[in-house]
Amino acid sequence: MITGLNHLASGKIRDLYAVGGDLLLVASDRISAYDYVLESEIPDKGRILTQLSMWWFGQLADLVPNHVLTADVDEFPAELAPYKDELRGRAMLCRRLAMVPVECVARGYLTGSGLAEYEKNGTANGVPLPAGLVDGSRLDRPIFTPAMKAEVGAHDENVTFEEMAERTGDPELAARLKDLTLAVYSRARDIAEGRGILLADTKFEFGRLPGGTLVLADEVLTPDSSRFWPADQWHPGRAQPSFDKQYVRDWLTSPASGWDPRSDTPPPALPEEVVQATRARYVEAYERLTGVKFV
Ligand SMILES: Nc1ncnc(-c2cnn(Cc3cccc(F)c3)c2)c1Cl
Repeated sequence: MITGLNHLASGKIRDLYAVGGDLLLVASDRISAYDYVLESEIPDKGRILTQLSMWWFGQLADLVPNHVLTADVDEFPAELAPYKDELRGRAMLCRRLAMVPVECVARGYLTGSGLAEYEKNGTANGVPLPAGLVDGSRLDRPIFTPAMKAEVGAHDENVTFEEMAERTGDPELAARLKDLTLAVYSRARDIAEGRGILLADTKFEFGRLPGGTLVLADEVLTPDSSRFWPADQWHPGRAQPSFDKQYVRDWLTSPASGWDPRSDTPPPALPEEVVQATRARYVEAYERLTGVKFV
């Protein structure tokens, strides 16, 4: 948290500030696991994920405009000068949008809440899926599984496309969000698969400019907004290892941590070697996807 800036909102990992008529989206080095924000931070995580978002925005610019004005601290307004070093690489100055109150989720693989509904009803957000799918199954055609944002601390509520159209009161917008979400995700899934990373699913947020133009907002296609799986360890029929969070999960669920995920106690701090190994995974994901060395 940066005192002295006009703080608007905080998520588990990121903070939002008002700067003039624009917004500053700042990514911390915090990491969450088992629905807890851990006390241990991962050095440079916020910078790596911000730079990854910026790279994706560039890869997707022909499909959809985005909300970013700049992520270069030297181009930030003068009032941010005192915070330059703290913000360098981890902040995006963005246009303030009228946000669409829907989490636009695309799934290219079945897992998590999508799998749970499928196992019960053979559907995902009310849409029938082929029979015989298991945890981690690849969906030939990615699916749009929107959710309505939940209160702090609760999980988003999956809704059918029809419910979303009704609750936003704008069926035409709902249809555009579905098409855009699936087109952007499909492009990203193809790019990532070619570089050994499976983007199992992702969550987009959209907003509208004063003129009504629909714009891709928030962060995009990071390991915090998406499930990243290493392609060479993909085995449908079981839980897939997380590209970035598996070391943390394994240590926290090992006897070494002395912690029980079923207890209501917060997880203990991570050993330095788990912190460093996790940092290395963020660096590896960034470098594999962008082809650029993280500095
Ligand atoms: N360009 C925009 N215009 C208007 N609103 C937003 C906006 C609002 N909320 N969020 C999600 C969020 C919540 C907490 C901390 C975060 F860093 C981000 C994004 C954006 Cl990105």
